[in-house]
Amino acid sequence: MGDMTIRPEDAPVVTTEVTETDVLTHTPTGGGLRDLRITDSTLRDGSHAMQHQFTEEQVRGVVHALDKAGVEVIEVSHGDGLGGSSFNYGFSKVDEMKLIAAAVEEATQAKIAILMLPGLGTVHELKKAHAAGASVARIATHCTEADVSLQHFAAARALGMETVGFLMLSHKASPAKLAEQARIMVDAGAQCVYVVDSAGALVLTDAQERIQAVIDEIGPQAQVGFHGHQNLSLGIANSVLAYLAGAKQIDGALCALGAGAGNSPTEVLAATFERMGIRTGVDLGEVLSAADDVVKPFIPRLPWMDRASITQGYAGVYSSFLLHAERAAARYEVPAHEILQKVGEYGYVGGQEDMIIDIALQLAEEKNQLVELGDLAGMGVR
Ligand SMILES: CC[C@H](O)CC(=O)C(=O)O
Ligand SMILES: [Mn+2]
Repeated sequence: MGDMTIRPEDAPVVTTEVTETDVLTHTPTGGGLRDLRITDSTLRDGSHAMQHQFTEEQVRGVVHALDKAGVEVIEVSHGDGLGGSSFNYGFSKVDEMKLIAAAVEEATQAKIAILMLPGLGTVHELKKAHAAGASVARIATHCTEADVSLQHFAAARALGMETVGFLMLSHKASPAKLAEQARIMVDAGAQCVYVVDSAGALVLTDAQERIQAVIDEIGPQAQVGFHGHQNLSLGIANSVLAYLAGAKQIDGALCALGAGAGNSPTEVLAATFERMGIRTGVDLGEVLSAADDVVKPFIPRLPWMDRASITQGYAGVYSSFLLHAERAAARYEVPAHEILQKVGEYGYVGGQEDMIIDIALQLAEEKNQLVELGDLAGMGVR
């Protein structure tokens, strides 16, 4: 973080209110007013499911289709955010700055967003992403650590970027705690704060109460958003409840392409909200084509609710741990769901991916001991 010149005390206290008019006046495809904004994260959260192997051609195809469908914000970054390409998280096939620049070039109306986790991504990378044309900075912290994001919000605002805060693993904090953390982000410069259900563990009223508490704290000064995962199949239902509670920004990913059992599918969000008479500005036919014709053909494995990802929702485990656990499971011959259950018991959070190997080794050791005991019992030794 050598070039960071903006200190926490420099972070602006934002007083600009985001009004109902701000939300309702942007009309991406000239299709009229809208009630909420959908941000598509196929090219960022979906990077986890793609093992960070997106090609430039895939990025261009997805951006072209989403842009045509009227999706207003498209997130492009390594799955773990700017700077995520590393041994711990997995190396990207193509440099994310190149992918961001390609996305910017392809979009005619959509804004390109980036995600960054302070510490993993630095202000240096934020500036590079901005120079490549990204205009929305989504800054993510663990749900109780908003204070690590102050200088990043200040830097993003100084660059003239739109800012969004991401409170990850939100099920681990009470509604009151989340509201307190959202306040920290807004005072630092966030124009919207998301309740992020990283583990897909929030069950209906859990999501609604958290959204409500955050709105009570920061509305109308800033907007509130919701980012869901499908581990318990509740991404869409939680998104609808979040909207009904007052959320104005909702995340999705085409074909649910995202970590764990995936994100709330963008095309299902569009269909559900349209059926409810809630205006998203998204053309349903176009977004359905984007999912079916553009994304589905290149997905190596559709995200799904299987034993391992359901365990993530049930035990409250970070969705992006799924493929790490599956790899460790194959290597040490132990079940992925058992690894994930232990991760939940130990309460590991993002950044502790390396502990997955420890757990796999521990389970393998326990298994070997049981086999040895079984062998001894078979020989009549007790
Ligand atoms: C590692 C970042 C993470 O994938 C952000 C996110 O989408 C989440 O917490 O759900
Ligand atoms: Mn996510």
